[in-house]
Amino acid sequence: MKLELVGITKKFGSLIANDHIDLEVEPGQIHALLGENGAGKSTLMNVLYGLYDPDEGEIRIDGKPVRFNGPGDAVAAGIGMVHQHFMLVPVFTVAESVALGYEPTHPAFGIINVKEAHRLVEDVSKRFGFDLDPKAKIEDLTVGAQQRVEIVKALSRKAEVLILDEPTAVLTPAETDELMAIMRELAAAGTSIVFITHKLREVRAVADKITVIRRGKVVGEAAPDSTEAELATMMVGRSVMLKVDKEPPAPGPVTLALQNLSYVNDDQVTILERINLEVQAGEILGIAGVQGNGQTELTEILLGLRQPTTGTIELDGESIVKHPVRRRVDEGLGFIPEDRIRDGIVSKFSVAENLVLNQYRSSKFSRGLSIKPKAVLENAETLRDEFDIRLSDVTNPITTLSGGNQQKVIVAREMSRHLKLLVASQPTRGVDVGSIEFIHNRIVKERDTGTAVVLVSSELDEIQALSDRIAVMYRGRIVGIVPAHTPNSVLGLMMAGVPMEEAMQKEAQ
Ligand SMILES: Nc1ncnc2c1ncn2[C@@H]1O[C@H](COP(=O)(O)OP(=O)(O)OP(=O)(O)O)[C@@H](O)[C@H]1O
Repeated sequence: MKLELVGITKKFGSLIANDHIDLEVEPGQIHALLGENGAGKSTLMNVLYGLYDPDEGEIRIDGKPVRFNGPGDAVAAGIGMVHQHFMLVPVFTVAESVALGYEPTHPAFGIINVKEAHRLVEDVSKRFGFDLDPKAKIEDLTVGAQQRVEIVKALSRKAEVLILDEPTAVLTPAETDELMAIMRELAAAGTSIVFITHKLREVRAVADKITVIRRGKVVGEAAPDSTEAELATMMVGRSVMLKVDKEPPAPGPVTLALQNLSYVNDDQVTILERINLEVQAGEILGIAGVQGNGQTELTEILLGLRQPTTGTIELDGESIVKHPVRRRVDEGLGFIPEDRIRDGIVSKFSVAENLVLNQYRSSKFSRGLSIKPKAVLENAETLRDEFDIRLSDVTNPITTLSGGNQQKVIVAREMSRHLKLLVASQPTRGVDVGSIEFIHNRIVKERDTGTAVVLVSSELDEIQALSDRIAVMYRGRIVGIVPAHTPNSVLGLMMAGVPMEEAMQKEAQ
């Protein structure tokens, strides 16, 4: 099916999120939408999926105008969307989830039974190379597999156009490769895909056509064989440094020391095993590893969201293991969480309020029990300008910001005060290339003022670009700590559990 968006305009108050956007998607095409944070990509997709009514413009399918009064209409017209935050029920099986995917309230669908869904999952898995067991429980699946369930759900509703809004943000590199292979298979079978991502190498790897949006307008089309630098320039409107420029570190005394730290979860599974780590003031320690090897729990233990089962945590020589989160924050710990919606923001608060969550009790922002509104507002406006947070008004709810701009709010808040220790987990997730450059430079600057930085990232490029030393985690243990210039191949072997010496020997052969 051929899809056309013609002159789509969508306003939020005085903000024009989409300004007369034209977009054509041919059958079987992988069409990448590229644009900075807040450019209007998600808004456009929400219009296409019937979630927003456009103020102007129309959607055409095979040349005929259509009107969607909600996602049910879009689905009936053959449009499917896989959201970043899946809405699957943990205790259901894969087949049950797919069966549930039908919208029984809509006349276009009957409810299919679980048996049919079971067959469908098997068929789709075989046809497109999905690795999905219809009987598996959702809660036992990796994020990548859960995403495949969402894709099967969309296909089971006969989607001919599939919208993937930043599908790789939550995937491991291996899962990303699998998803890209699946996208190619789907496109070869005639499904069109609208693909949103900030990762330029993915765009280069799969896109047949690339449309670039800036501040709500289409600025042009980029050739699929454009270099990353060319794509970045077109997106941001200036040239972007894709490499981090930094001086060698000047490490000071040990800021963070972990000794024999172990963590056994409620199901008696050992998640962290005898972690010993030291991070000095003025250095960035990167933690590399395939997601799910204990990194998340480690960062949560550092902040105080979880208690270790055994072991000690010292900050500047003082044990903080018994200190609650609030106290650790007051003691100079900054935290950029991997799950920004759950741990990073308070959804019902404004942008300005979210920007002082870690400091609202300080005399700068409050007097006794009352907040100083002017100071909170001024702080927000300063950080907005400094961190280039794109928004219309700092008093608006944080949920009206685009995903990448919400991330920038968290980064700005955590870096707006003097820190002893910064724990940054996936700090540039969902952030555009221009802002990645900025955030990377800020992290280096933070280091250079003497902060100890623990960086967790599933992007090996990011770990290598920023770290002074790299600790590799595998199944809850530190496999080894290596210098930043360690080759990718050695890191890759260590991430698969190969001990450091052995990995280095293999590399030397
Ligand atoms: N419900 C809303 N109310 C007010 N403004 C909104 C709302 N939703 C989006 N916006 C604004 O519309 C603009 C476009 O946002 P959108 O989410 O479409 O950007 P995006 O290109 O998807 O960005 P990102 O790459 O960060 O996800 C932003 O300025 C955003 O703040």
